[in-house]
Amino acid sequence: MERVDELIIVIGSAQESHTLSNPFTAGERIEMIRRTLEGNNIDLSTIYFIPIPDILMNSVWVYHVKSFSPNFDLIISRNPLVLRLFKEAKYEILEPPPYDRKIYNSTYIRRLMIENNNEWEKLVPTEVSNYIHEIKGDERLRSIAGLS
Ligand SMILES: Nc1ncnc2c1ncn2[C@@H]1O[C@H](COP(=O)(O)OP(=O)(O)OP(=O)(O)O)[C@@H](O)[C@H]1O
Ligand SMILES: NC(=O)c1ccc[n+]([C@@H]2O[C@H](COP(=O)(O)O)[C@@H](O)[C@H]2O)c1
Repeated sequence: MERVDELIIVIGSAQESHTLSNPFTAGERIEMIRRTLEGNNIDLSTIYFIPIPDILMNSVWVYHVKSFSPNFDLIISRNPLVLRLFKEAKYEILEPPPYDRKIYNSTYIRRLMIENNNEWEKLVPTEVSNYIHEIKGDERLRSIAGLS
């Protein structure tokens, strides 16, 4: 928000939920991010959330994103495929540095949840752990994994 006037947060793979890699619906993911921003007193009036389902053709994904989103001129991401596709489409890119990626890593956090190890709670914002408990998201993940 220090660098941009308005921020569009794209919720990717929006069609997915209740899977091991994407246990939460796009709406639940929006709720997590909104609550975290609100909890950190970040003004939400210039932040938009756009859920975007995946498509089978990477070569036209940038156009797909554009068709769901208000206009934008800077891409902020660390996902290699996202960076590649937007670079090819000549967009300006901002790649934030990794922050202790060994533990702040979704695959690791989901594994802790599946193992019923409460250490995951320390790796997400308090607003997110509270919300996941509220919707029994950790139980959902264990049941998808066939463990409860
Ligand atoms: N600690 C971090 N520092 C910087 N960027 C991060 C960090 N954690 C995640 N990211 C970036 O945020 C995005 C989401 O990462 P995240 O680990 O949540 O899920 P993911 O890339 O879908 O991986 P996974 O396959 O583990 O779910 C990625 O583009 C990633 O590079
Ligand atoms: N062909 C496609 O649908 C396509 C291409 C590139 C990225 N994506 C999506 O962009 C998102 C990138 O997410 P992360 O930044 O969390 O890694 C993912 O949801 C991914 O599925 C989709």
